[in-house]
Amino acid sequence: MAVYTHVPAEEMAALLMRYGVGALRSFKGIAEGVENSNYLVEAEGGRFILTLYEKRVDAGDLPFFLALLDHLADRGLPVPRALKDGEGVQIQTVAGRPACLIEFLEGVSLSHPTPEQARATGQALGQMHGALADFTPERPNTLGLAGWHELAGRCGTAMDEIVPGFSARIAEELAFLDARWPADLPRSVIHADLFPDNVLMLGDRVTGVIDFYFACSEIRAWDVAVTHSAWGFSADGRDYDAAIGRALIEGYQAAHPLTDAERAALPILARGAALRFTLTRAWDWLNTPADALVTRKDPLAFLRRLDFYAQHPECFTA
Ligand SMILES: Nc1ncnc2c1ncn2[C@@H]1O[C@H](COP(=O)(O)OP(=O)(O)O)[C@@H](O)[C@H]1O
Ligand SMILES: N[C@@H](CCOP(=O)(O)O)C(=O)O
Repeated sequence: MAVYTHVPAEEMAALLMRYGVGALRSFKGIAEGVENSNYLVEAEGGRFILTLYEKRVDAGDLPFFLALLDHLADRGLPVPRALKDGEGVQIQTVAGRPACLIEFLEGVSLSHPTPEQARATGQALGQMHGALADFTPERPNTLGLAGWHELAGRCGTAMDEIVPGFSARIAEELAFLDARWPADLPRSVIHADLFPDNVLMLGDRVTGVIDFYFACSEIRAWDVAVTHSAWGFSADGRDYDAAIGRALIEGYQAAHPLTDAERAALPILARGAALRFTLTRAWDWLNTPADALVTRKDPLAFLRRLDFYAQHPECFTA
């Protein structure tokens, strides 16, 4: 459950008046998600998402995220824009938090995608990268190699309470990646969190790509590696599904071919992707209060992926 901030009905109704979308009919908190508070809002003039930004989203980054959504939507990508109120304002304050009223996109996020659905997602990611070639704003990745070191330091040996040997495995992996992290691959703004829950689909068609709040300037192919790590495994990270992994990369290549250097780097990039989610999940695991209305995500599900990528670099060529 991710509703951290309660919005009183009167405040919601007054907010909608500013947008000229008719009177409020109903609204309810959305259970999915972990970062922000999201409400599904029904007004006379349609259905919307109200997002209140919490935790990791810095309000100063919102103009970047909203410009990114507008850029992609202008180029026909299925991403939701933040609406402008009657005075042209996109970023509001609701219940004391920065907030945006966002277009509702149809579709469902999948728990057990098929290879065809993975192919369509890979293709959507490639189209997105193509559309971002002329997007000039930048945002540093606070969850890149330097950020992993910092986060690992903050987690410290408390990680060993999750599983013995955890902190040593992380230290070993950081040393491995420090020595091999590629320096000269093409860079771009990337989504950086394209998990199945951030892709809305109807059948085999991608109807929405959402949750751009980790988007940043990074090695472009790292986005492919992140998506591979998120889609290619059972939820607990124990089983790799080669058909899904292959379809995802093929779909991406059909829209935006990887260079030889990018392709060769995928095994290392994927280890970095698995490490990134292992660390953020470990931090949340150790620091989420027991009474928080959010389901913690299992760090071991990504530690297992990390071990898989370390043992099977050939999974990107097989
Ligand atoms: N634009 C949208 N259209 C339809 N549903 C959305 C939209 N944005 C968010 N949602 C719904 O809200 C859920 C949580 O949104 P998400 O952005 O992933 O939250 P968080 O940032 O907290 O992870 C999604 O899984 C989806 O069900
Ligand atoms: N995708 C990340 C956590 C971020 O959650 P999201 O709901 O905002 O995608 C993970 O699975 O660790």
